Amino acid sequence: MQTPRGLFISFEGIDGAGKSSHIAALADAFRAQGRTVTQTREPGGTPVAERLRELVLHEDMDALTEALLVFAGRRDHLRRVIEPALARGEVVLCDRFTDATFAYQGAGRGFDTGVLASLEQWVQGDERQPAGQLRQPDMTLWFELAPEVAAQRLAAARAPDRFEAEPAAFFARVHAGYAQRAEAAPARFVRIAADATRHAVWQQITAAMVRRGWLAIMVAAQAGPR
Ligand SMILES: Nc1ncnc2c1ncn2[C@@H]1O[C@H](COP(=O)(O)OP(=O)(O)OP(=O)(O)O)[C@@H](O)[C@H]1O
Ligand SMILES: Cc1cn([C@H]2C[C@H](O)[C@@H](COP(=O)(O)O)O2)c(=O)[nH]c1=O
Repeated sequence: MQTPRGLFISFEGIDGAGKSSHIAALADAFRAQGRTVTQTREPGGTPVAERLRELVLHEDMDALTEALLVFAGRRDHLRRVIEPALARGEVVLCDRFTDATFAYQGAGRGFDTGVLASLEQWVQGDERQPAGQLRQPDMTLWFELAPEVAAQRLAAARAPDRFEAEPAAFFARVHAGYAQRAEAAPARFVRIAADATRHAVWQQITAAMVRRGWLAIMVAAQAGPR
């Protein structure tokens, strides 16, 4: 049997936008269709990158240090998990990728996006990519939610990490950073109106998958967040 083409789908949004339960549901839907799914996250996804995640989420550091650590983790994650899974024809569902670095370290912290673009070239543009191309997701689902609504959801959910403890103004900048990334890559980004019921959010996600021919309508209709 022919190996299916690997699919790389990332999920983005400010903290509390509601990505997590939908990633698990989408993984189930792809599996129901016979695909092998690698469900992963950033920062993290490998033993090395998970250790870096602990540092980034809980230790005090400046924006350059944050950027270097998230890109170091990404490099390991790409080499050990994402690229091999795509080469095997799997579906890779990744909770955040490089758009988060531009949104959080770039727009949120005000760090130089030119430096981030250089790091992106080093990490995502190695010998395995066609000349001049960077590894990027095939699709990025951007869960768009007003920062104040996300803050209310998070307040009820868990103790905040370093990012979640940031003030509303930080998340307004992160939100604007995502909007800029979406505008720059309209073919890759799909905006998900996340201020809706879980069911309505799920319908937007599956509609995007069906439009691309990645998910059958029947499978999409039968699956959903638990
Ligand atoms: N559509 C929704 N309506 C209301 N509450 C929701 C909705 N989706 C998720 N939530 C709740 O909001 C909180 C944050 O959701 P979740 O953890 O899925 O967000 P997230 O985007 O994965 O956040 P983070 O990136 O910070 O991990 C949870 O308590 C979750 O139950
Ligand atoms: C990839 C990436 C992530 N971050 C931030 C964004 C979030 O606040 C945390 C991850 O927490 P989550 O609950 O798993 O969403 O890390 C970042 O600042 N830069 C990045 O590149």
